[in-house]
Parts: sequence; C-alpha cells; structure tokens
Amino acid sequence: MSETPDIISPCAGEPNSVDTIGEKNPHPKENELAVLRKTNIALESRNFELREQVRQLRLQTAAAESQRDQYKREIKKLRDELNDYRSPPLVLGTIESVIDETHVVVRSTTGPQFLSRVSEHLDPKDIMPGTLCAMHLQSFSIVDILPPKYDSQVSAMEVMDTPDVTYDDIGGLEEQKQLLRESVELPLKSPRLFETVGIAPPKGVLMFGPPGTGKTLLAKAVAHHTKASFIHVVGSELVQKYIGEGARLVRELFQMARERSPAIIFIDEIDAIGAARGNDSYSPGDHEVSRTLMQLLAELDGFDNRGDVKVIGATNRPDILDKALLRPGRFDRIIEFPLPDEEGRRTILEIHTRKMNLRKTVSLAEIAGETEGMNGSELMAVCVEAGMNAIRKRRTMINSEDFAKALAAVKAGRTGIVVQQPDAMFS
Ligand SMILES: Nc1ncnc2c1ncn2[C@@H]1O[C@H](COP(=O)(O)OP(=O)(O)OP(=O)(O)O)[C@@H](O)[C@H]1O
Repeated sequence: MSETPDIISPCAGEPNSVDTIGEKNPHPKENELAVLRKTNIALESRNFELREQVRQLRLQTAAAESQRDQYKREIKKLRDELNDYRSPPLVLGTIESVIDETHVVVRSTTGPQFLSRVSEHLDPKDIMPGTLCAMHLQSFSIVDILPPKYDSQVSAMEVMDTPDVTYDDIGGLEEQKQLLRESVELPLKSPRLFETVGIAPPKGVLMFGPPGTGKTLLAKAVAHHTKASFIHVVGSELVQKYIGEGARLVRELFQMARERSPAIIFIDEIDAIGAARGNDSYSPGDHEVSRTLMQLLAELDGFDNRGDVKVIGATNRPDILDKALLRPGRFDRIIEFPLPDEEGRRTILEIHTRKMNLRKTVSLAEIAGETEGMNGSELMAVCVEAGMNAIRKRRTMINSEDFAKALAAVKAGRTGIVVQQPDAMFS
C-alpha cells in the first residue's frame, strides 16, 4: 500500500502570485487550480485505498465471525454432553392432576403414572395439569418444568421441501449415483416396475465413508430428482436426555415422512444410535440409546417398502454398527463413498470453479494431481480460498498462484473460511 500523501498546500512549492524577487506571475489562478487538482487526485486515490481496506476488513470480520459461531456451537455441544454425563437421564411426563403444593400425579411418556414430589426450587404457580415436566429417574420427583412450546422434534430434524442439489453438482461417484438411483429413485418413480418383475425394492440404503465425501449431497440430489421431501436428522440428536424421547422422535420422524411423502429420511451419524454395545459398562444413557435403536428397527420393519418413503443412513464408522440394522428388509443396500480419485477430484474442482473467473493458465487437472487424499469438502475449500487470494490482491481473475497458495493453506488446515456457499461469493 502506498504512503498516505500529505495534503498539499495550494501554496507549498508552487509559484506564488508574487514571486520571491517581486515579479508578477502572469497566471496565478491557473497555478492554484493545478495544485488543487493534484490535491484532489491524491485524496481520491487515498479514498479508494481506504475503501479497499474497509472491504478487506469486512471480509476478514465475516470469516472471523463465522469461525466464532462455529466455536460457540462446538462449546455448546460439549457443555450439553458434559451435563448429560453429570446428570442421570430424566424422564419426561405430563402433569395429570395436582394433589397439593408438593404432590402431583404425572403420566410419563413411557406410559405409567407416578405420584411425584415437586422439587422445592420450582414455583408452585407453574405446577398445573397439562404441564410438561422432567422427572428424576430414580426418585420420580419433578426436577424441571419445560416451556409449553418445548418441541424436541424441531431441534432434531431439518425438513426441506425439495433440495436444489442436482446430480450435476456432484463430481465423480458415478457408481454410487447409479446404485442410489436404482435403489431409491427408481422405486419412487416407477413402483410398478418392481411389482411387475416381482421383487421388493430395497427399504433402506446405508452410505459409509470418510467425512466430506458427498454422502449428504447425493442423498439431497436423489430427493431433488424424485421431487421428494428431504428430512435430515442427525443420529446424535435423536439421543435425548429424557427417557422415551428418542423413541418418540423416531416415531414422529416416520409419521412426518408418511405425511409429506414422497419423502426421503436421511439419518446422518446413524452410528450414534446404531452402534453395537458391549455388555459391560452399560449405563442408563446406553439403555436410552438402544431404546431409540429398537424403535428405528420397529419403524423399518413396519413400513411398506413399496411405499414412497425411503430411508438413507450415513456413517463414517460402519465397523461399529449393530448387525441388526443391516439385516435384509432394513438397510439392505450398502454403498461405499471413498475419497475421490484423481479424475473425481478434477470433476469436483470443475464443479466448484464453474462460476469462478479463472485465467486460462489455471490447470484443474494439475491441481487434481496435487490434491491426493483430499475430500470434496476440502477441494471446495481450495477453490474458495483461491478466490479469496485474488480478492486480497484486488484482482478479479484467479491465477495458478492463487490456487498454489490456497492448496498450501488448506493442506495446513489454516484457512478458517466459510466453505458452504462459494456460489454466493462469485455470482
Ligand atoms: N463429490 C462431490 N462433488 C462436489 N462437491 C462435493 C463432493 N463431495 C463433497 N463435496 C462438497 O463438500 C461438502 C460436504 O459434503 P457432504 O456434506 O455431502 O459430505 P458427507 O459425506 O455427507 O460428510 P459427513 O460424513 O461429514 O456428513 C458439500 O456441500 C460439497 O460442497
């Protein structure tokens, strides 16, 4: 960046209307005007520089804020986990009748009724029939009152009418696309075909592979091409701290899918509820997890595989899954999502640079050769970072050097950038 130019005084160093030896300057006004013009140009250039600095700072602030939000989310998740470990699981129930200020009858979500004591720290005014409350597992005393609009379903599920991801947005994975089309798209689009041939279409598909390899992306693309609703749940969020709640959520999940059919239920991190458990160190929390899994199995067994609800599970840890999940009629198609090979990486780079202003000298094939071991998500980060490098240099064209730097930064894992919507940045 150039030095800040001093504001030039109209008189400094310029001929005056009367010069030093007293001779009259023939064009005093023109000289003054020239000096003012020069000052103006210097100020405009400085103004431009400052605007550029502000823009850069805004970009950096946005990246830092996004990083901060991500840390906040992680801290919250870890705090919640810690609290879960500290406290025994609570049972959810609804107050049926109030006997006196300290005793009520509660019906738990698991079925039975209890005569419960109300903890002293609760306000008796909040204790009334119909109130949702949390009970201690052993004593069944009421330890918490839940807000009327408490709805764990809302936090655990994300529902999209029809995602806008298409097969063209996915690089490589040709075999995986084909398998998923056969086992999910075809039965949804042409159920008659299966009837005529006399075979049952698969009920559930399990995707496995390292993170960032396009599992969620492909599931969304299938929903897009079948015009199905996409219901995204994360296994770990189905595991609730209230006994019976996980199972209730699973029931509601399938209920919602039937109401919104055709629908695809995508269960990410399915290992959080579907991991096989040893007999030792079986905690109350583990019981709640297996209750949730049992409900999932019951729902899978119960629904009609010719119907228009399909279930896709995804995991990075297929090795720890309970074999019960993989029995025929449950997740009976298993699709592996490996890290992309060189050709796959080139296609992924092409997809993520589609809207970017690349110099002709940028060779995506070469970059693909240098990104061995990277997943799709990291390749996208390389493209976004290369774009950022050009912006930092106030260029609108991205060159090979921008990519080289981006590659080094992503490999060193220090970009700290938002990698979700590169399109938005370059459109
Ligand atoms: N094959 C691909 N083609 C294009 N982009 C990809 C591909 N794989 C991953 N990506 C990019 O990486 C991002 C993350 O991918 P995705 O969420 O599908 O990974 P995932 O396999 O579901 O990961 P996880 O196991 O962590 O849930 C996508 O939004 C996309 O931008």
